[in-house]
Amino acid sequence: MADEASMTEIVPATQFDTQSGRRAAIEVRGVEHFFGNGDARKQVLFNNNLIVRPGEIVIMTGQSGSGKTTLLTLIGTLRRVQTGELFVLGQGVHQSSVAQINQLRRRLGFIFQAHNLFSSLTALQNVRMALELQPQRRSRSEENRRCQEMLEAVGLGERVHYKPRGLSGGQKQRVAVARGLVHQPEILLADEPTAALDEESGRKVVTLFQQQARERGTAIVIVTHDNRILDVADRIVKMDFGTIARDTRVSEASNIGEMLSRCSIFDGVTIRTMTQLADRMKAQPYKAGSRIIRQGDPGDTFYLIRDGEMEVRRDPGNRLVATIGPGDFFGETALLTGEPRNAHVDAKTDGVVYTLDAQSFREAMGERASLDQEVRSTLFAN
Ligand SMILES: Nc1ncnc2c1ncn2[C@@H]1O[C@H](COP(=O)(O)OP(=O)(O)OP(=O)(O)O)[C@@H](O)[C@H]1O
Repeated sequence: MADEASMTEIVPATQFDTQSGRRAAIEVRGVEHFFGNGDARKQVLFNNNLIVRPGEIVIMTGQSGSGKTTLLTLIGTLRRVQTGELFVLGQGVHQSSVAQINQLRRRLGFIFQAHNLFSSLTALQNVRMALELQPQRRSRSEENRRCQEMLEAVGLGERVHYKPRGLSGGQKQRVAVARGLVHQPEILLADEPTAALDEESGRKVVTLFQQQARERGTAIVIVTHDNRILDVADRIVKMDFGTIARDTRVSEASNIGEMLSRCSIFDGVTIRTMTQLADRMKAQPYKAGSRIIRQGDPGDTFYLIRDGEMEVRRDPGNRLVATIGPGDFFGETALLTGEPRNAHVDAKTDGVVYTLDAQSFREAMGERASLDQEVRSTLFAN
């Protein structure tokens, strides 16, 4: 499980997790998966690592066949873990008995593509199924009230007594959504939950997800190709050929983008390059009192302060030259001139800096220079 030690780890900036000390609802470690036997044995998941915290909404995207559903069903304990470790609500699923897994499964909610509704039951009875599996039951009228409310929340208040054959594809999907949420699961796993829905119904569903995440701390993983719902994601995870190729914390990525766009040194750099820079940046936490750069050392990194205060000092005398804070950057002079660092920078408080390697920094500067040149020659030609 994530612990204090990870606070000092250097991680890709767009994955920086301010809550890394908190427990995880889902933790996937080195998970791989194979289908088939003998010559037909095929590996479909390769070394996957993922942490989802309570209250987080993670959207998983990727090409068809990249392994999203396989990973989702592993997390949902619907497949056995073959290689690696998987912790769900703190329980090591890779080492649990069938009985333990069955108990755990009641605390999860599933919304899968094949709705699996019982054709002989009404919408309300189908939703009730999720409550009937719970160890602690409520009175029948209380349970019915909850099911009714949930069906109303997905816009099916008028259809509670319909059987699946009287419902459209999208309506059946919404029954499945209500059934996945009615028992207030601690984790919700949804595979294309909005695929068959129009804009308005899809929005209703994801709003409900958001409510569940914010109010109850439900950790939600959604596999989807539907880019209309990307705005609800706290994180976007992209799978490529069986591996998590990108894992981006949306608020962090936009925070970096915004900070970079306010750095005068990147004036004239395109948004595209800015996004690439954000991708290449790392986040590094610092303790108060530590020296981040030392005067006289060679410079190989550019720094942008995410939080905390830093003091710039110069020898001789370790003289205080400036105090800098969030949004300020340093380290660029040595990278631009090739000269050693011309000052010390010390952390005055605990904080976090985003760092960028010299090559990426120089590439961005090169773009700025060529843009500047282009502007000049255009002006000249006119
Ligand atoms: N039961 C199975 N037996 C054999 N191969 C399987 C099985 N289920 C999935 N696969 C294969 O595993 C790979 C990953 O499939 P998976 O369904 O996880 O991908 P996906 O990213 O969810 O795709 P999609 O977006 O099309 O749903 C694919 O190559 C698929 O053909």
